[in-house]
Amino acid sequence: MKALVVYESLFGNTEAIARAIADGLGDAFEVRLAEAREIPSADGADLLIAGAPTHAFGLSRPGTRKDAARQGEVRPGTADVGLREYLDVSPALPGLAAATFDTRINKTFVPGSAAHKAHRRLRRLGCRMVRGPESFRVEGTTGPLVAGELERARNWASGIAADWSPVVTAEGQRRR
Ligand SMILES: Cc1cc2nc3c(=O)[nH]c(=O)nc-3n(C[C@H](O)[C@H](O)[C@H](O)COP(=O)(O)O)c2cc1C
Repeated sequence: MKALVVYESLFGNTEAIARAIADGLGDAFEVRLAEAREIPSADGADLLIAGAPTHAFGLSRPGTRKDAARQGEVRPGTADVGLREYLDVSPALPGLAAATFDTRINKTFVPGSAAHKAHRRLRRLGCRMVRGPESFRVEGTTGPLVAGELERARNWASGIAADWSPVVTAEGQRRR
């Protein structure tokens, strides 16, 4: 089984979550971890997991990424292409199992989520969403992650992998 974990991350928090998710998928999957700006192809993948930081209540735009660079040191190469642009150029993905996540500020009453937006976009591309959008929390704009979020991400991914356990048919063949 193959999984593609694609992410965008300005300050590194979403990347850390993406790595924990890749880890949590465990031995069940051969995992490719790639940045959205690489425009990785989902061809041949059985599972797509996409994540991004929440910017201005949704997916980042060139303007919000510029804003991020004014607020702290951003990772190189992140200015032009984020998850929004990746999804803009994605082909249809009929039937592909998928789930989305984001990082966002740890405040109860801040609305909006990049994961929700990405979830809707992937559904429109034909994906079969295997989880609702999931958010992981940061303490402030540049981080750090709230304590325990890496473990929660690993467990979230393990849960997805566990649902995947192949069913053994009477003929002894594995099927989904
Ligand atoms: C321009 C900008 C807009 C943001 N807007 C929101 C927002 O609407 N809601 C929120 O929860 N966090 C918001 N944040 C905080 C980001 O979610 C936070 O920077 C991100 O989770 C860090 O992830 P990263 O290290 O992967 O970039 C914003 C950050 C920036 C730079």
